[in-house]
Amino acid sequence: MPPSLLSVAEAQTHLFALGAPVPIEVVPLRQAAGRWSAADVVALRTQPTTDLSAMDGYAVRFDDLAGPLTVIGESAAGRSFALPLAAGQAIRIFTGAAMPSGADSVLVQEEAVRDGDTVRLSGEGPVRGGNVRRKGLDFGAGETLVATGERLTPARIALAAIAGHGTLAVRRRLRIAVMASGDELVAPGAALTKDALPESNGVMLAALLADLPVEVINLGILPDRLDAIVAAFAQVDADILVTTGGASVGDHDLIRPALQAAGGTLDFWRIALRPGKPMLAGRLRDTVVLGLPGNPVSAFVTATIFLRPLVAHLAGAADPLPSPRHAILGAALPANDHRQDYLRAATHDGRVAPADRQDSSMVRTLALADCLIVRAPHAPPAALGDSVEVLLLG
Ligand SMILES: Nc1nc2c(c(=O)[nH]1)N[C@H]1C(S)=C(S)[C@@H](COP(=O)(O)OP(=O)(O)OC[C@H]3O[C@@H](n4cnc5c(N)ncnc54)[C@H](O)[C@@H]3O)O[C@H]1N2
Ligand code: MOO
Repeated sequence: MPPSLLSVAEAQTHLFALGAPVPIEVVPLRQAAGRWSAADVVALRTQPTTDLSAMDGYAVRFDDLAGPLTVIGESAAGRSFALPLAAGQAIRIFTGAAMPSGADSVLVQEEAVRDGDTVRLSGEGPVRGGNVRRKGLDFGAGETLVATGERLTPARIALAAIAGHGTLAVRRRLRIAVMASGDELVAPGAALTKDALPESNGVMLAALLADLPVEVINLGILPDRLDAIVAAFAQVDADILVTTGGASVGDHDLIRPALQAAGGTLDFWRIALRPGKPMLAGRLRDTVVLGLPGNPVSAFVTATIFLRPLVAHLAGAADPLPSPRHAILGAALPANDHRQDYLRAATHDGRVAPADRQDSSMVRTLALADCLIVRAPHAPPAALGDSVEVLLLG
């Protein structure tokens, strides 16, 4: 590998070192979804707090099932029956209601015949202890349910609620400024001249960030002029500044010089990666700067493997990197060179095959892909039917 190129893993390590997780705030559960927990979520209660019926029917003593049984009261969810059950007695009970003391099983109503205050078994009946949810079945008070740094998924939000929490400690939302650069670019949908190109990276990045706890600040399109880019950099007030375009070596590639002219520092530039080699990263005051290449697919891939993980890292994720999966190849692959490759691929009949052309300008091929095949530097040829690493695309 040419010595100036960082590996993808090295670049991720450098990037994470550029910023620490943002401050913690305590928010209501409804605002915590999709963030990362900033503290261990410990159960404040036992669930269930007592033995509960899992079915509508009759709470009974298993040894009395032969019956007939006298129904002496009712236990509903939220209105339990206070008295203990004596021999030969049953209690009408509903799903989620507390079991009366003395009862050990629930006879479902479909297997019972009721006649006034008497109930009789008409089917097979429960096993001993059947249809009862034991105290602490789900969790006990004091147990850690979500560890610091885990994502607050919908299920974990529900878990926190049922464990007694109304609020959770999370990292505050990140502010992410996004800026495109290039004289050829015009806003999507705007009138086009002969040399113009619709700007697609800004909306793509906003969509890629939509499920993350961020506020996206759209700085629009900047011309290929150093003074304009430096002036825009001077105004930035964000945790992350993402630029696209102007990252390479051409005369109009101005992001690196602009970063330095604005008083920022460059940490690294160029990665052994395809697509996305010219990506750069640095700092500008309190802002982490990520300069993505302009080619739309290069911007997409670098946003997937650097920007999203950076957001997760600054938002307090314990495990910020995307999780690769394994897939079976539906086509042979040649040996790889020194750059880690991310091939747009689609799944057919359970097998993944890369698109024939991997030009980093081709957005339609990206839209047709459902995963990226990850090829390590110098990977040997792979045969049809081999297992490969993939990143699934949403
Ligand atoms: N002599 C060399 N030339 C290039 C190299 C190199 O190493 N030596 N690297 C190539 C690679 S790899 C990439 S990737 C590109 C990326 O360069 P830039 O980041 O400077 O991107 P631009 O030149 O500004 O644009 C590239 C391409 O993408 C279009 N573009 C830019 N921004 C957007 C946007 N927001 N929405 C849609 N399309 C955009 C732009 O019009 C260009 O066609 O450099 C290679 N060159
Ligand atoms: O790396 Mo560039 O991103 O190959 O097109």
